[in-house]
Amino acid sequence: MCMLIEEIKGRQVLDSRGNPTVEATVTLSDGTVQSAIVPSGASTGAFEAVELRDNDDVYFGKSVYKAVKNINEILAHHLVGTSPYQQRLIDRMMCDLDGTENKKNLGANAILAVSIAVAKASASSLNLPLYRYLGGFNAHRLPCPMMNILNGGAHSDNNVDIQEFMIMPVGADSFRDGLRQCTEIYHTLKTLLKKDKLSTAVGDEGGFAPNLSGDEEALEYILKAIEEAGYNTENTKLALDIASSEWYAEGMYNLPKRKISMTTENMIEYLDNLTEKYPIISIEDGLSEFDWSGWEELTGKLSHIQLVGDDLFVTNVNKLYNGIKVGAGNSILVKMNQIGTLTETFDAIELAHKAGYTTVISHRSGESEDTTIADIAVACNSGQIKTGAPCRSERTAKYNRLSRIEEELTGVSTYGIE
Ligand SMILES: C=C(OP(=O)(O)O)C(=O)O
Ligand SMILES: [Mg+2]
Repeated sequence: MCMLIEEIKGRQVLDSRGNPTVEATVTLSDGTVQSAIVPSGASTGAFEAVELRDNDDVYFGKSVYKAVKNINEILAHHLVGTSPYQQRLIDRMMCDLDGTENKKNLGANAILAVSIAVAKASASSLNLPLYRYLGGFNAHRLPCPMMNILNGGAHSDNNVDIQEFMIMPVGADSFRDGLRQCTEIYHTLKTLLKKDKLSTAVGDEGGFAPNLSGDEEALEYILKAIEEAGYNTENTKLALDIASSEWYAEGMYNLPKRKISMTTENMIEYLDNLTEKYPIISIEDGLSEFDWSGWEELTGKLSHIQLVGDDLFVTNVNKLYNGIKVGAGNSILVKMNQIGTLTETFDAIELAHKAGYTTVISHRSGESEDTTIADIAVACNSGQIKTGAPCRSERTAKYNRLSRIEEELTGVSTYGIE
């Protein structure tokens, strides 16, 4: 029997911030039904594909009924009756139907929901786990968590400017051990903050968001938590997401909370000093998406650590290609909804790996119960995943999915950064 897409249905659901987002459900001719929910960012890059929202609707966070309508009336109309196994063709058809570079007509949220739901339905109809369908027999590497445990910037209301302070259990032997290590450090950090009468309320990704004197105090707290939890700076390294595009205006970096301004040179020096003083192995968006010459300089100076482009590359092969050409960064953050289809996401990952860039598969600050990124991390043997703290269900859903995948791959899995 020839398998066909029988029905595609879009609907509005809520994300972890309580804002509307898009879900698509795909039904195949054998009765297989699978759904996918797209996430949503807060510190979004200027060049991300367009998340279509209804500006005329008063729903807080703005509704996505137009995107849903585009699924139900346009995408469904063209894709019903086609083979679900032709993922690249389906994704290309959706891009062509949209007809713009940034998917502003149909919405990257509408297109991505369908793209993922088609892949999930295909995997399910073949009785394959999603990572196996996407990655084939060679999918075997469980990612090292890049776990955000302390928040600042646009993700919290405290007075810390850096957006994410993360831990990486690089010395663990397995995903299970790495996750346990991170979780123990997270709970220890909570105890330390409580003891000092600091807030243990959490930000959007589950990291704590206490009021501190600044970035260095945040790093000191984390180092203390690592030690008190029984680990050390050999087996646990630090990673930062500066999210500095948020600070950039007219060639200067203006830190909104501490109210100081820095030039590109000041910023590079600041980051360099932090890496000298602390066991930091990865810095994301250390400079703005508009500061390409600065990125070249930063990469020249700090090439011994991982320099991840999030806003800089927006999971876009053209942007990444430019980065590779001029030597900007050495790693890419991969967020499917920055580009809008599975095919384009995999193209970006493939180009990165070919060029010797590392990849970090990432959630968004507005997430859901959808666990696709866990499967993608394993499918492409990325070795790193950024999916928040272990205390909010939309984040633990991804960790729990990875735990199950590791169990399925007993005896053949590998772990972490090569
Ligand atoms: C996950 C991030 O946040 P957001 O989803 O808000 O862009 C990030 O900046 O890496
Ligand atoms: Mg980022």
